[in-house]
Amino acid sequence: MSDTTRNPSRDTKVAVIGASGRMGSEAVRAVESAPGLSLVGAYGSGDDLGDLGGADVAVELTVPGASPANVTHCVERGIHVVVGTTGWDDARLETLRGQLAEAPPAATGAGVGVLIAPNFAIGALLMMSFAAKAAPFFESVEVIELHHPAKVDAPSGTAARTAAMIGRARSEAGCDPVPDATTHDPDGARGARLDGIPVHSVRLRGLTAHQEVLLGNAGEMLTLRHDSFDRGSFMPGVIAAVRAVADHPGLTVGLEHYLGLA
Ligand SMILES: NC(=O)C1=CN([C@@H]2O[C@H](COP(=O)(O)OP(=O)(O)OC[C@H]3O[C@@H](n4cnc5c(N)ncnc54)[C@H](OP(=O)(O)O)[C@@H]3O)[C@@H](O)[C@H]2O)C=CC1
Ligand SMILES: O=C(O)C1=N[C@H](C(=O)O)C[C@H](O)C1
Repeated sequence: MSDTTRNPSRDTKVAVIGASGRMGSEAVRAVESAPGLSLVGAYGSGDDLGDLGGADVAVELTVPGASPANVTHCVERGIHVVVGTTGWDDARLETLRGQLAEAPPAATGAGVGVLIAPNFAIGALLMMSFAAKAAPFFESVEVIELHHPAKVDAPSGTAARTAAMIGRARSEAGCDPVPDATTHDPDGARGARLDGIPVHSVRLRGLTAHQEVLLGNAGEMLTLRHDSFDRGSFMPGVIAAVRAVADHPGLTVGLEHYLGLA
């Protein structure tokens, strides 16, 4: 049960970490205009997080190098966290699971909830889900992610998650590895391999966040494409996650689990 459900007269108090960044500044505006939510703190890289202004929920939108320590800070204080920052690999997730098992309860008395959401856009979640569903029916699958050139991590968190979902679906269906005769690729032109799936990263001025999944069989190709043209596309998902995170104690990876899309 979320704080607002327990006491409908009281707003959920929200802090944003990374508040002056491209996503963080958008999240600050979204929280400020969302009914039932109150912004109680906005933090940047030089700031002491302290008790996060008494927040019930923190939204974490920083950089891969800073995110785990910020999340630990919140978890140790019983504050739920919605994490949009990418770069969370299996080792970091495992450490976080251990921290959650040791964490004090949130103010509601229930366990602390942390959501790691590689993408908050509803269309991106659907694209990933469709890709996983389609992947066992095709011999070849490749992921191309395209982003603005200020992005610091490659491949994108969305592409990594898509490859993991596709890889799992193909392995459960007993698919062969994707065919590829390449024996000479000194410059890495075939991209990265994540869960057996080639992933290619494009950084291009003018872009925001985009991804294509190419699926091929003899004589046919299916292309799944999602485009975030501006960061407003992520905000309904951020707000939905803030409202739901207290109802999901422990670690959840992927907003689709809150929305009934998994
Ligand atoms: N899940 C999703 O749907 C989406 C996720 N993202 C991810 O969100 C993250 C942020 O992206 P974006 O906003 O474009 O990046 P920006 O570089 O614009 O913003 C990052 C912000 O983090 C701040 N920061 C850095 N270190 C710390 C720290 N230790 N504590 C607090 N704040 C810190 C920076 O502050 P300063 O400038 O002072 O250094 C900066 O304002 C990335 O990992 C990106 O991949 C992006 C879009 C959508
Ligand atoms: O840095 C970005 O901009 C984005 N990051 C996320 C990712 O790495 O997948 C989500 C979205 O693609 C935008």
